[in-house]
Parts: sequence; structure tokens; C-alpha cells
Amino acid sequence: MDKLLINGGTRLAGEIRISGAKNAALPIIASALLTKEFQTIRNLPHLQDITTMLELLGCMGIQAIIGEDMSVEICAGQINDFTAPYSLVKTMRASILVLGPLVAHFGQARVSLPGGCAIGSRPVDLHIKGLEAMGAEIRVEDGYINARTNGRLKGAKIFFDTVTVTGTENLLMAATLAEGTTVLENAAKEPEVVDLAKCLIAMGADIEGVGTDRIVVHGVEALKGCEYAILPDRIETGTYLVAAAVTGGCVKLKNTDPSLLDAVLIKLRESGAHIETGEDWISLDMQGRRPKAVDVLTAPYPAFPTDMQAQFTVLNAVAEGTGTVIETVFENRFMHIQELTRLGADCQVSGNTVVIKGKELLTGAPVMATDLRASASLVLAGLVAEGQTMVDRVYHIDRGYECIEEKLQNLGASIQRVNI
Ligand SMILES: CC(=O)N[C@H]1[C@@H](OP(=O)(O)OP(=O)(O)OC[C@H]2O[C@@H](n3ccc(=O)[nH]c3=O)[C@H](O)[C@@H]2O)O[C@H](CO)[C@@H](O)[C@@H]1O
Ligand SMILES: C=C(OP(=O)(O)O)C(=O)O
Repeated sequence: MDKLLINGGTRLAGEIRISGAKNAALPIIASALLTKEFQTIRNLPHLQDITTMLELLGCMGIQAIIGEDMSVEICAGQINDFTAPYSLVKTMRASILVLGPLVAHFGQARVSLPGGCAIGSRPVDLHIKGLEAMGAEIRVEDGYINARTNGRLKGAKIFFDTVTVTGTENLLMAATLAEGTTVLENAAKEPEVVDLAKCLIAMGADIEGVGTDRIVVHGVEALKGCEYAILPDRIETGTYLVAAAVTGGCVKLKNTDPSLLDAVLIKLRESGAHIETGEDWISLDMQGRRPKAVDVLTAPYPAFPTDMQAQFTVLNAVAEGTGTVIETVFENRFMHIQELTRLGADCQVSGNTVVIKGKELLTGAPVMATDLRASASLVLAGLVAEGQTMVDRVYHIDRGYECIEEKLQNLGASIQRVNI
């Protein structure tokens, strides 16, 4: 099994390119199920989750032609199966994103229930209720969501009790082909939802209120294929900025979009980082200093993202002062804390809050990755810790970070992938 071996202590410096956003690419690949025409998607990140999503379409008889320039061509016209099997869904919860498009376009879907995961129970009740409100008949049996509709789905008024990103995306996609108008209230405003909506509009969908919490979709009879480039990954961007900040380094990240990272950049500036931005780049210079501790509270966009919480815990662990991280989105997203403690971090967890007393030095140790962002935080801690850190279960990281060791090596880090 692959592991990452890190020798900490190098100040990161240099330039790297940010990849396309995993969390936009996944729903946009699923959107190809809404048309029988060819869909061309560009700026795809090279990630395990993308491979899994394409494999999922492959199980349905759909071929994806992968181009050399990080693009893929998909044509759902060849579909012959409407099942998302447990074997794939258990490795990637975002497989649930095929549910809405399959029912809306083909009138049937059989999608395995994702189940809980390391960061919380993560139910999909709001996806199911929304589709039922649109007229789908849904039975949950043998661990599968079986959905059917006789004719087109019907437009409906849907209120999300909780802001849900993939829930909004699933119902948004379903609504594009429904008969009549669908109103999604308390919808997610994440940039990845906006990117999906822009792609759907390019396919011929009629959508208003994109980027607000009230999305109105006037259903159309058919959608056409389009060519669409995925937006940059704001979480990958934020992770490399924190990597530079904790090592006192100076980096420039290209092919990104600073306007997607307001809440993160504010916290990094508060921590003492000198940040400059251009239209598609961000530079951060820590000038060799330790960061100052910052308080963070996660909440839906545009607030501070839960997917950056673990990384900021590491920033606080090596900062001057004491910082607090409060997680309000997922009930169990502190699995990295125990591992950070093994590197010497001083963290006290109480309910959804962790209080971190910054230390001048962390020390390397073997640690175990438990989920995607938890793993990223362990790599960041390893970069700053004195001595050697070995991060095990790297497959979690490969779900969401393209060539992480190569990108960090380009910034001067001592990090290697080993298979022992
Ligand atoms: C592939 C993808 O885009 N993943 C992101 C997406 O996950 P995902 O879309 O799974 O997360 P949600 O936005 O749905 O979850 C937010 C909260 O709503 C709850 N909930 C959700 C759906 C539902 O039917 N019922 C319910 O109670 C969840 O348990 C959680 O507490 O948004 C999360 C929150 O920004 C991010 O951390 C993930 O990286
Ligand atoms: C939690 C994440 O992904 P997923 O929703 O696919 O588990 C993430 O990207 O941090």
C-alpha cells in the first residue's frame, strides 16, 4: 500500500498550477446523463474520484473517451444499465449524483445507498424527498434506492431543511428535464453548484437564480451536448496556501480563482500572510515567520469551508497563540486530531470545537490518513514537523489531490511516495 514519506522543515517556495475542481467535475460528468449527445468536459483533474465516476458510467454501458489534454468525451446514448453498484458507491459517495439525471432522463435508477463515512452519517434523505416531490416513485430496498417515474418528472417547490451541496446538484439536474417549473429554496451557493448550473445552461437548460439560495428551473424537453471547462479547485488552492503558510514559505499558485476563496484568504491574512492576487493567480509570502493563530467556524458558502478545516487546524498547531476551530457542517470531522497529537500538536476537542495551542515545533511520526482532508492536514503537518513523517492510507489523498507529491516537490518539499 502506498505511503507518503516526508522529511519536514523545508520552507516551500516556487510556482505550481492548480487543477480543475473535483467537486465540480463530479456533478458535471453526471450531467452527461441528461443528454444523448456528446458532452465534452475540459480541465478535468487527474484523480481517483474522476476515474471512479467514469467507471460508474462504464458499468452503465457508457464509454468515456479520455483526451490527452485533461478532457473527456461522454455520450450517454449507449446506456444499457441504470445501476450504481455498492462496490463503487462505497468508495465514492458522490456516485449519488447519477440518481437525479437517471430518473429525469431515463425514468429509472437503482443507486446504492452511500452509508456513513469517516466524517459523519451523511444521509441522502433530502435528495430522495426532493425527487419524490417531483413525482418519482422511490423504494429503498436491500441497500439500494430504486427510483421510477412514469413519463417526465413534474416541477415542484422544494425547501431544503439543511443546505446540501450534492442534494442541490441532484435536484437541479433532475429539474432541467422536468415538466414545468421547479423552485429550490435554501439551495447551496457553492461555486461548484454554480459551475454545474453554467454547464447545464450551456446544454440548453433554463435556470434562474444561479449562485443564490433560490434557484428556479423551467424544465425543457431535451438537453444538447456541450463543451465545458471545469473551474479551478478552491480547496486544492487553499491547501497549498496553508502548506506555504505553515512552512514560512513563499508560493505562487496559477490557474486558480481568488474570488472563490474570500473566507480562506481573510483568515490567511489574519494569520500574518502577505497575499497578492491576480485574475487567475494567488501568491502568499510568510517571510519565514510563524503564523498567528486564527479562529475558524465552518458553514456553507460563502462562509469558511468545512473542507479547509483540518488544514487550518495544522496552521494553528504551529502558530503563535491559541486558535479555535468550530465544525458546524459535519458531526464527526475531527478524525485527524488524534493523529496530529502524535506529532506533538496540543489540541483539545469538546463537541464540535477544537482548541489548539500553537507550538514552535512538531516532531515527525508515522500517522494514518482517515479521510481526504484529514490526510491533507497530516501531509501539511509532516512538512513542518522536525524529522520524518510517514502518512499511511494515501488512497484517501489520491481521491482529491492531483500528483500531490510532485506538486510539493516542485515547491522544494522533501516528500516521496513509497510502497512498503
Ligand atoms: C462531492 C462533493 O461535492 N462533496 C462536498 C459536498 O458533500 P455533500 O454534498 O455530501 O455534503 P452536504 O452539503 O450534502 O452536507 C451538508 C450537511 O447536510 C446533511 N445532509 C445532506 C443531505 C441530506 O439529504 N441530508 C442531510 O442531512 C449532511 O449530513 C451534512 O451534515 O459538500 C460538503 C459540504 O460543503 C463538502 O464537504 C464535500 O466536499
Ligand atoms: C468530503 C469530501 O469529498 P466527498 O464529499 O466526496 O466525501 C471533500 O472533498 O473534502
